[in-house]
Amino acid sequence: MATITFLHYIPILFLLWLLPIVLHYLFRKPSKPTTGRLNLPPSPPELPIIGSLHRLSTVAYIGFKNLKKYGSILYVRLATYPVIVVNSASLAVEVFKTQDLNFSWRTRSPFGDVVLFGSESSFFNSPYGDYWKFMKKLSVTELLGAAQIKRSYKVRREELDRFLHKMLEKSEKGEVVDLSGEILTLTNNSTCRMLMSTRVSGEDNEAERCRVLVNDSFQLASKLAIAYVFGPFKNCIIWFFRKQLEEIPRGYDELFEKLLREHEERAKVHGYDREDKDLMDILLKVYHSEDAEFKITRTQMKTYFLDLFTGGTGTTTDGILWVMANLINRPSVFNKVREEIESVVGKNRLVEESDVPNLHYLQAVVKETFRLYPPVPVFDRVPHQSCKLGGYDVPKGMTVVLDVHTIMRDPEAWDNPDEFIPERFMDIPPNKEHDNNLKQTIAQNLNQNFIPFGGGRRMCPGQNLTSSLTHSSVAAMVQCFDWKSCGGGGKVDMQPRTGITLGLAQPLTCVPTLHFNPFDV
Ligand code: HEM
Repeated sequence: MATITFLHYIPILFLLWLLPIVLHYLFRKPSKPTTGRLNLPPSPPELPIIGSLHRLSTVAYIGFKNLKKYGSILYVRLATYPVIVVNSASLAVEVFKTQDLNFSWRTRSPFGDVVLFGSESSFFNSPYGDYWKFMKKLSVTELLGAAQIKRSYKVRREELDRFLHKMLEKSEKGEVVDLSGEILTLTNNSTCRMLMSTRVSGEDNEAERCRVLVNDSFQLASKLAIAYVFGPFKNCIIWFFRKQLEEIPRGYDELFEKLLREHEERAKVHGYDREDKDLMDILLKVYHSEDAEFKITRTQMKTYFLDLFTGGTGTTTDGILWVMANLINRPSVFNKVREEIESVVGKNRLVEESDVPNLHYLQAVVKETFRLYPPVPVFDRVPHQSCKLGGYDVPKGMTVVLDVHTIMRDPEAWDNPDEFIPERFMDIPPNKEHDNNLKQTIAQNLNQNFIPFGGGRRMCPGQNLTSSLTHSSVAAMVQCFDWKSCGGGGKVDMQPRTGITLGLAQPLTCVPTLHFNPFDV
């Protein structure tokens, strides 16, 4: 039998020494910042140690929604991490309009800080400074601007055709389609080709590796988010995942370096300004330019593409699926969308992106879906300076969580807020057709309370791209097929899945029946 020496007791002695410190830390009274005499927002009743962590359900938006009964602005302690939750439309307007500049910062996230290349190099997480301003201008004018979206139309159309051919095959055989998987492939492929001329799903191994890396990073980031709320143990938890934390950034780095090199090689022969240039060509041209207003680094370039890929594909997929789920569950709305398409487009050709401005009801259906089922149901902002919000003090640097899901169902901003009424985005009040001021006020109120893409200067720059993908794919699916859900009673199960983005919990499976074959005219 092994002899027990003093050395064996060292870990126990160490733990005994540590215990009082840990207990003191955990059981101290929940502390609100005490600098000066702060008038912080009210808090919901809290528990020792975890504060309000127990209130958060695994579906992020539900957790925050349940807080609404305690007030429209709250000071909430998630274990050691205090946040302010905003859940009224009028306070959101204050953040996005009145105090937009002060609220143009974000929390440093575990995703940017440790899973990727550091929050500083991420466009999404970067502080409001020269890098962000430069990239924002470039994103809006060139990378994700109207001209580039128009230029990349061919790519989206090819991917949509590929998708429709597959649906045709399925409908001929009467087979079940996993629409969730197929739409994910469609958005992934369209986005990846527009960004860097590579398809994610399918035969391309590199691109498939990118998808897997993104999946792995999201999983790791959600585990690390827990580490962040348990402050003093953060580094221990990070240490526990150290192997993945080395592998994931290295994987991204190798992948993007290879794609960048390939683009640079191609540019030596054909230049960056080709008609089929992608976002990587545009950014590389700026990177190599001597006269650029801001010198971006290679790491920033790589992180920017990751931001776009991670921020744009899952959200767009979820958005399209929520629209389809609502249409399948509401045959009268589905038929009205189809009638509109047929009256605008006729019955001889496939609906095009250029038809969308004339499809007002379709646009209203998409908006109403995004109002009720925002793919990003919560996001954060951080004030650069201490300020007042709703009459309460918000200390500088504190995370302010905007509960978009609750805000877009705020009864003070929306009539019958929980009901699906697309007409609210179209209707002019009866007998008031000529009152332009009233029309303008209604439109203004609708716009400022409609925030699935956020607001102010840090608003989502991918809105136009998402809009093109969503409207054209939904319109084509409605124009070409009838969809029978495989869910109970022929209805799509609208339960949301666990996580911080809002998507359907169950895959949307259905059987398509051909209504119009666009390839047979
Ligand atoms: C249905 C689809 C989408 C939704 C619901 C969505 C939603 C959002 C929201 C709520 C924000 C935070 C805005 C704020 O702080 O005010 C955001 C930011 C952002 N989104 Fe999107 N997004 C979508 C698609 C896309 C796409 C397609 C891209 C690009 C390909 C994209 C790229 C970004 C980026 C880069 C930011 C950070 C902007 C900044 O911090 O300045 N998003 N998005």
